[in-house]
Amino acid sequence: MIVLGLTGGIGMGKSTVAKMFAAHGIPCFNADAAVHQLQAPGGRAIPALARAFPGTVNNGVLDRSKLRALVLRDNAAMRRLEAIMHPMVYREEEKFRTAAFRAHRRAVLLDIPLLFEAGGYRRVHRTITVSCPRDVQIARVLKRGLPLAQIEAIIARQMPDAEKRRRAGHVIPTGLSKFHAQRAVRHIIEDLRK
Ligand SMILES: CC(C)(COP(=O)(O)OP(=O)(O)OC[C@H]1O[C@@H](n2cnc3c(N)ncnc32)[C@H](O)[C@@H]1O)[C@@H](O)C(=O)NCCC(=O)NCCS
Ligand SMILES: Nc1ncnc2c1ncn2[C@@H]1O[C@H](COP(=O)(O)OP(=O)(O)OP(=O)(O)O)[C@@H](O)[C@H]1O
Repeated sequence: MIVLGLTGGIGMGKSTVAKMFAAHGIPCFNADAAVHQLQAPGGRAIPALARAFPGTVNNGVLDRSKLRALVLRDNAAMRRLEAIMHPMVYREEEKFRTAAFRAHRRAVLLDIPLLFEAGGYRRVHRTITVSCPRDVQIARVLKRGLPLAQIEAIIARQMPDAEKRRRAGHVIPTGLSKFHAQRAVRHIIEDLRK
């Protein structure tokens, strides 16, 4: 089973491109979605978050925007949050890989924002990054309602786009039309078949 690792800066189009791979029959594990599930009411991360970040969990419900604001102004707090979340996300990834292997999948995709930063690149056969100009990236994330200062703080915590492009085995342009991205996805899949 070939394991593809997909990454890219916030809002650069990972989820959109992951859906393009899914349309070709390549199932996708989404690390952000795993984080959301683990942090949802009743989720496995809730007790640890309530202990580590008092006041962010009320009646078993995590206030995500409160936690986001807190960790974005305090590096040590972000490291504590990552230390709680990353092993849990890794466990979910393992479950996904095992299920895909048992289902005789030929290829799977792992969509991981911190693929290079957190070492996930070592667990995949090929690395792919989506990439678009910074102004396009910021405009897309602003549309979701995230304040500019928080967007810039998140971008500052991530590996620069140029470095991701240098390190990745494949680069998918997402600043142009979706047609361009779809074509790049097709090329990667054709390359896998060789
Ligand atoms: C900070 C939190 C609470 C913000 O939640 P929110 O719903 O606003 O954002 P969401 O989880 O959907 O993430 C959106 C994007 O932010 C970026 N991002 C998230 N966490 C991080 C991080 N630790 N470092 C850099 N960028 C990050 C990614 O590009 C991600 O795609 C949440 O992202 C979180 O718990 N992060 C820590 C876990 C983590 O490292 N996740 C990244 C993938 S494993
Ligand atoms: N050519 C393109 N390729 C990919 N996305 C595009 C393209 N053109 C426009 N978009 C849009 O850009 C936005 C990218 O959002 P998407 O959720 O896919 O990014 P993401 O990298 O998964 O974000 P996050 O880091 O927050 O998880 C979507 O609204 C998508 O429709």
